[in-house]
Amino acid sequence: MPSRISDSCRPHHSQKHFDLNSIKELPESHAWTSSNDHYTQENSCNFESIPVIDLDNNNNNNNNNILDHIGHACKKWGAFQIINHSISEKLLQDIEVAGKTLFSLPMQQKLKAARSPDGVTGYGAARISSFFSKLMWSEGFTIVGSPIEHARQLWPKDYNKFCEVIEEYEKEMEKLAGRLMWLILGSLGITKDDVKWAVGPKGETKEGCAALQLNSYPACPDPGRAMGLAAHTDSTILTILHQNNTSGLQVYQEGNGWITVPPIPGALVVNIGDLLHILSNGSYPSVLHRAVVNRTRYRLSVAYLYGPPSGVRVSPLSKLVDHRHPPLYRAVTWSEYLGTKAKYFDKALSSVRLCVPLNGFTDAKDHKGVQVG
Ligand SMILES: C=C1C[C@]23C[C@H]1CC[C@H]2[C@@]12CCC[C@@](C)(C(=O)O1)[C@H]2[C@@H]3C(=O)O
Ligand SMILES: O=C(O)CCC(=O)C(=O)O
Ligand SMILES: [Fe+2]
Repeated sequence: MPSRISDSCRPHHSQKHFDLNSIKELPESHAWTSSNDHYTQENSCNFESIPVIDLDNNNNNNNNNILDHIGHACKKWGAFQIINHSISEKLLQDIEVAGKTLFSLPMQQKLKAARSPDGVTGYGAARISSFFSKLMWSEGFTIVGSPIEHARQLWPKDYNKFCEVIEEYEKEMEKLAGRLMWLILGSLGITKDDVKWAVGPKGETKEGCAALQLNSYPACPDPGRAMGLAAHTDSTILTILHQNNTSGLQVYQEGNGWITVPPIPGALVVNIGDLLHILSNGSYPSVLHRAVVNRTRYRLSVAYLYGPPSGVRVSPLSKLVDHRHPPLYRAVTWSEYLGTKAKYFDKALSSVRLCVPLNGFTDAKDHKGVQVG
């Protein structure tokens, strides 16, 4: 059994590296129309989108109000946007510049930091690519902890600025992710006393494990037939996503289909991941989401994928379990679950499921009609 998040991904299929910026016509390899990929581009743009929540207490009537708001967003959408989150505009700008600088390097330079076949960190296609017969219109770069090793490969003399920005971003996101986790759990009536693994000896939130994923989506000559990042749920507790001011992120909502999450300058998107779905014993669904591309604009996103401390076994919180609500999932560590995701992808949650709930609720991804590719 893998013990760290870096041990938990299986080798993905070898792939030619396309320089998407220079392609003038969509190659067959990237054309997502074939029926075997269950591809759908419909977008219900007339529906309301995910709620925007103000994290500044002074702008809300009282703290409970935030919790109600968050609880409602988690139940209904599995996602929300946040404003007044205390991440400075400067840092958001800096990380965008760092990402753009990285992805605009020549391909042979980026490949020096290529993710190894069984590794987690480095440059390459999204890890879930191996589950699809078509390639995605995106490039990714994954960082876990210090970026210095890969940064040295990319800029042998000049890697300091990149590392400084990444480390600052990771530090600030870690704090924000902890705060969001307690707010979300608070909306379920859970306090620090109920989650021993998340609290240190002085009552402080224990540092979780995390990965930072930079995603680059070049403008695409045929966006209607391409896919930036195929539909998936994140294998996290929660994910904090920064998108530049170009839309592309969509969330799936039962009954309404794919809904665009409009970029709001300075706002961040919060996604509920599979591990929170497990912790909440199925109350809060992990959100199915994807990124589409467009003809004219370059899009960049930065995802902070937040999980529990390494080795911690996550299971439905005992306060949420009783004879009417039996535990729906077995305990898993983050690295074990990442291994499960790498093997079963959209069936990963079901594969750790213990029983079918009494109210007949099923995993979002098991609903008929939801197409994950
Ligand atoms: C900590 C994580 C979470 C990972 C795997 C590992 C590092 C990279 C993450 C992503 C980022 C892009 C979507 C995803 C689906 C993918 O392909 O790579 C994510 C995956 C997951 O959430 O399962
Ligand atoms: O680019 C986006 O908006 C989505 C990125 C994403 O879902 C991820 O990195 O997990
Ligand atoms: Fe995601």
